[in-house]
Amino acid sequence: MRRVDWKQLDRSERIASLRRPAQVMAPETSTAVAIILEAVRQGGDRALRDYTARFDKADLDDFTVSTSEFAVAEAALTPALRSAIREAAERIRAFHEAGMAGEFTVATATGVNCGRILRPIPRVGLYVPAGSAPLPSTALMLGIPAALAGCDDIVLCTPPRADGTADPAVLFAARCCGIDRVFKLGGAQAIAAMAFGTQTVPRCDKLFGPGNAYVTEAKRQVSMVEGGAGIDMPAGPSEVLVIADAGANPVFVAADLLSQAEHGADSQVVLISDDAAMLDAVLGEVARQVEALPRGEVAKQALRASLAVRVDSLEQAFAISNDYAPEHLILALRKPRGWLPRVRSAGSVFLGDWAPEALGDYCSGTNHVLPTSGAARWCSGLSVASFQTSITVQEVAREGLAAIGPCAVELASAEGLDAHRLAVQLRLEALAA
Ligand SMILES: NC(=O)c1ccc[n+]([C@@H]2O[C@H](COP(=O)([O-])OP(=O)(O)OC[C@H]3O[C@@H](n4cnc5c(N)ncnc54)[C@H](O)[C@@H]3O)[C@@H](O)[C@H]2O)c1
Ligand SMILES: N[C@H](CO)Cc1c[nH]c[nH+]1
Ligand SMILES: [Zn+2]
Repeated sequence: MRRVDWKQLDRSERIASLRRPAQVMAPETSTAVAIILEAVRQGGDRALRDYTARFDKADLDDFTVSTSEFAVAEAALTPALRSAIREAAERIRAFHEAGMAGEFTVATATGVNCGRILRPIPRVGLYVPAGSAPLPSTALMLGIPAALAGCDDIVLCTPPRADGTADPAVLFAARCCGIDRVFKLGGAQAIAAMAFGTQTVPRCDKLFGPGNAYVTEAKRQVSMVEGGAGIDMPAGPSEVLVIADAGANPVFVAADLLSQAEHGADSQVVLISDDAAMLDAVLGEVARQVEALPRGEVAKQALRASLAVRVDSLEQAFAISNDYAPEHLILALRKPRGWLPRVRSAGSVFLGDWAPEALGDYCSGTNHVLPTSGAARWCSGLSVASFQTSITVQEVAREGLAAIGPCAVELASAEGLDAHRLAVQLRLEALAA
């Protein structure tokens, strides 16, 4: 991790120091993804087979996960893992159910009732990463809100292993959410298949889920072309920002930083402290703990593009964090809730020494599909609402039109839109007759 003193950096150095690694490699990724999307759009299943052989080293005639594959997968898991997946699912369901938006109606004038109704998005496509580590928890984070929203068709893609099978825990988690349309497809080709449809994979209205830079870029591109699909958010390489004061536990903080660094070489972790001794202690711990990690080499690559920042005050730490808009924000502070009002932009916040980010990844109940690359400035993590459309409804009685019609007539006249004015005026005249 590069160590910097914030007050020694000029404006451009500050911006450069906090640039995400995935953003730096964007142009090449973008071109590679555009080629894959077009090939799948034109070639359908044939192109999927070619890319699956090339990127996932799996030769597959049929990408569909069969009923017997689900059964084999369930049997392959230990009872402890099956029950952990079920336990996490229960808590995630409880949290998402509690946060469901409701329908409402309000009288905005006498005789004018305006309301909101909610409808599930009919066909949704979920992407569960499995490139460097299969993520069954992500199947729960996507599948549970989709099921609570009541989506008619839920399709799930996850990369195959080289032997042509899908990760058994991902399949079991999908089944726990009631999902049985699973395809063994990964990367940009999976996103293309769900956005455009192929002979095997149905076309979906909206795509959800995290992934590496290829997946994230593919989602961005399909959301912008005619005949593509809507997307949830840019949920790319994981990141965490920790604000630690002098009283934080350096062993815990280092473990939290490494827990996101181990996701991928393009992950980024940031530590900010107003205490120089704390920065030293955490960096020492990171160097020690990383050596014992099975994914230590991946984490070390991520650490190269990561930063430890010395600030003069915790207020300055929050200003940096709000500009960076991290996916995860850990407040390793004394009385952390007191600092919460300072948080303006973050995907999910973890308060205090006993809330490791890994709990949010798995089983506290909140969703771990969160905006990355600074997108937390303008969008939020997944929820049931992400799988619904909200439709507004207005019901206007005769006295309602009489009450608010003149307002519309005035505004239509000001805009010079005479047909608008007449649509209201003619009714007002009919009422007066
Ligand atoms: N933001 C979030 O909410 C969130 C949640 C979970 C995971 N994540 C992130 O998801 C990512 C998962 O990435 P992953 O790589 O492990 O799995 P992945 O499933 O996203 O990607 C694997 C796929 O990438 C494709 N690919 C690999 N190399 C390629 C190349 N050179 N050209 C074209 N395509 C290529 C392959 O098709 C492969 O199937 C991690 O970066 C992790 O940090 C983010
Ligand atoms: N930290 C990742 C992005 O929020 C999610 C995850 C899944 N498994 C472990 N971690
Ligand atoms: Zn994680």
